[in-house]
Amino acid sequence: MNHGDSVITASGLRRRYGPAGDKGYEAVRDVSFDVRRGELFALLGTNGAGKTSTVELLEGLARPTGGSARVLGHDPYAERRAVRPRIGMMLQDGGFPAELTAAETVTMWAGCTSGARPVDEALGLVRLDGRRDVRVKQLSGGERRRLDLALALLGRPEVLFLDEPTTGLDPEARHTTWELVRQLRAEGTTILLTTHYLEEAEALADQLAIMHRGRIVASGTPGEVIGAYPARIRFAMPDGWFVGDLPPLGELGVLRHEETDGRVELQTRELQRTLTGLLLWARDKDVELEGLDARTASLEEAFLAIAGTAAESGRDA
Ligand SMILES: Nc1ncnc2c1ncn2[C@@H]1O[C@H](COP(=O)(O)OP(=O)(O)OP(=O)(O)O)[C@@H](O)[C@H]1O
Repeated sequence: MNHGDSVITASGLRRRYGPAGDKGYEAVRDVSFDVRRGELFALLGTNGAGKTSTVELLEGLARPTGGSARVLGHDPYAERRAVRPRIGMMLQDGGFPAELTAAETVTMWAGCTSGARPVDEALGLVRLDGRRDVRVKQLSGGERRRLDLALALLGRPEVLFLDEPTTGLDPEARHTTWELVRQLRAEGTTILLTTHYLEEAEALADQLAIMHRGRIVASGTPGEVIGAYPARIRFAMPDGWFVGDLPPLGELGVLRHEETDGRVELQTRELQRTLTGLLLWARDKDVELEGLDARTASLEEAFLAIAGTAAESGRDA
């Protein structure tokens, strides 16, 4: 695998709906990122942030109003014929004929796909083999989502676009889908995923970007994005002791502290140093820190902080 090899590139992408000026709306505003071969890139954001609008530009379903998109070295809109056979797309709403069975739907799709997987293999990948003869209209929402994924995988694509692939899936089906996505990535498939499930991005993504009002407001590996936010230590102050009795908090690396009804929360970027100082103090004083809980920030906390900050500063819609 050559990591210098960019398979998907968004450069200053813009997408406007409607006319220029106040009557139109620019849903994608100067979005740039690269996805390298074999990487899984997750695009996150609040509702209406512009994720689907961006992904559709990369899928070649619409022409950008500014900037450029490249997929496998081609313009996905102007050079659709070169790109389409090598990509798989799972849209937010597949819109299948309701009367066909799952197997008939895959068979129909296979007719327009070169080098298609056998129908039962495609259904087996998404664990729908037991539902092959059920009509689409009788499948549950989650089963339809999985049928959609089977169709996206049918042509063994090099690049896979997954727009909210696990929305509506129960926890077991979600984890099964994660395993499948991991397997595809291990086989070298490059994957661009949008999701509202932050634990999904945390579990799967090599790189991610958080969008807000059409712009990328944070990006990096999950660890880098999370690492920009402080870890937290919580505990109850022992009876008869006060925060002022602790060693100077600044010397322990504490950035902020709060105390409510005897429960203390310390924020730090140096979790180990702060925690060690605190535990040494407790041992020295022979006291117990009840309810002690120390954790790094989660992607969810980072996301909420980013979305909150962006909402306050981004009144430019
Ligand atoms: N065809 C359209 N015409 C006008 N505005 C549109 C159109 N499609 C999307 N929009 C607007 O563009 C913005 C971005 O929409 P988009 O669907 O890309 O967001 P998203 O991040 O995928 O949202 P969600 O998480 O809710 O799926 C929204 O404000 C939406 O209302």
